[in-house]
Amino acid sequence: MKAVHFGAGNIGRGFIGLLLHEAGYEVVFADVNADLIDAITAADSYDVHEVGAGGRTKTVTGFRAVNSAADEAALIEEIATADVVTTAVGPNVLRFVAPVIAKGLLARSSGSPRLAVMACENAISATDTLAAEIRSSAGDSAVTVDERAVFANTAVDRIVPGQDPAAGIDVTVETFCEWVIESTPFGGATPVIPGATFVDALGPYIERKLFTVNTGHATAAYAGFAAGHQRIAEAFADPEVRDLVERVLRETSALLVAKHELDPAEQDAYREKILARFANDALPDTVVRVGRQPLRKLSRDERFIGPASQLAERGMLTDDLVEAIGVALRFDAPEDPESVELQQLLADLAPAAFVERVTGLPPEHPLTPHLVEVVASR
Ligand SMILES: NC(=O)C1=CN([C@@H]2O[C@H](COP(=O)(O)OP(=O)(O)OC[C@H]3O[C@@H](n4cnc5c(N)ncnc54)[C@H](O)[C@@H]3O)[C@@H](O)[C@H]2O)C=CC1
Ligand SMILES: O=P(O)(O)OC[C@H]1O[C@](O)(CO)[C@@H](O)[C@@H]1O
Repeated sequence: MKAVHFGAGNIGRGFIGLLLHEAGYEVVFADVNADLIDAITAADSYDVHEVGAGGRTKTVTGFRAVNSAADEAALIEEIATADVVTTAVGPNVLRFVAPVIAKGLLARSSGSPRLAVMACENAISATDTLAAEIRSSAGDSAVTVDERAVFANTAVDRIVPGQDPAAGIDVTVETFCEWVIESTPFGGATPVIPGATFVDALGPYIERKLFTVNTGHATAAYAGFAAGHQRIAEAFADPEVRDLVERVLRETSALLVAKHELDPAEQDAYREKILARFANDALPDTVVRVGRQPLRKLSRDERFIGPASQLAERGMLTDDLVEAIGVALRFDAPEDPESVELQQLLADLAPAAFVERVTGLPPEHPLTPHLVEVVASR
């Protein structure tokens, strides 16, 4: 069995590549970073170091690498003969990997089994987004794409911090990981990936994950940044930061319980487990990494505006989420292009125009006046 995985970064090597390897797949990493591809090609194995209680080191072997910017023909051939294609490139990059996946699908022999395509990104329905880009790239052959591929959405959860350059291609990760994949598109013939969980309906899982883990983590990052902390564990040890994170997650939990009819006690336990993960002092994670790309994180369906808008539509409380959004506006990290753009937009636009442009919410939405107020008063 062969898997082609786009994005040989933190999640690629430290999570999805590892689980595919453990499932018995030969993994072909595709990436645009030539130095990384050379390093992977030169290695026979790499280690994934799990840190924190019960952490172990796992070794990945049986992989190859293709430079997707330089060797499209080789990549098309790999996709044409693969069983699985996964991505962990970032939600905004999916449109750039779609054309070569379309070409690989069209190059498959018509008798081949259908290719399982799964985007492993922090975004709702990321595989649907990728599939739409692949169909659009295939043009008149879009029907053939759907005959030859099965598209399944996924939710991925493992904190993988930025890596020490001296570690080569080894990766340090937390012990926890969860890969949830929707099963219905496979019609009963799901790929065999023991480390993944297949579920009929992914909606509750991805919203629970994004609106708990990611909302909480990003709140810790932005509040930590505003308070002058550099590391996430250090920020989370600050009582004021932790208090805001806990308040915000009580609001998102109220939404998740109401919307998905989750058991409140189970959601409380899930939230507590996640708070303990943020406190993991063995993870060398920074507020700048976790806060990266603030414009993506403040967009319409993402971890802040997604839950806050739904709460407001239900007439439920949003005060703590709005406070966290206000704190996010203070994220000013020159090394992050979206942070620079965020600060420029704040300087250039009136509060109402800023809210509409960044969050995508129309003026008449019940959340909008609260956001305009927080932008105006910052
Ligand atoms: N790091 C984490 O803790 C988690 C990250 N995620 C999600 O996983 C995805 C990847 O995140 P990370 O691994 O942290 O990022 P990363 O920056 O470590 O890795 C992304 C990789 O994609 C490569 N890439 C960029 N453009 C490409 C292209 N056109 N074709 C092929 N490769 C390309 C980059 O060179 C890089 O190696 C994101 O969607 C993120 O939200 C999800 C859960 C946890
Ligand atoms: O690109 P993003 O959305 O910041 O992804 C990284 C995030 O994913 C998570 O690791 C959770 O799985 C976050 O806690 C982390 O900050």
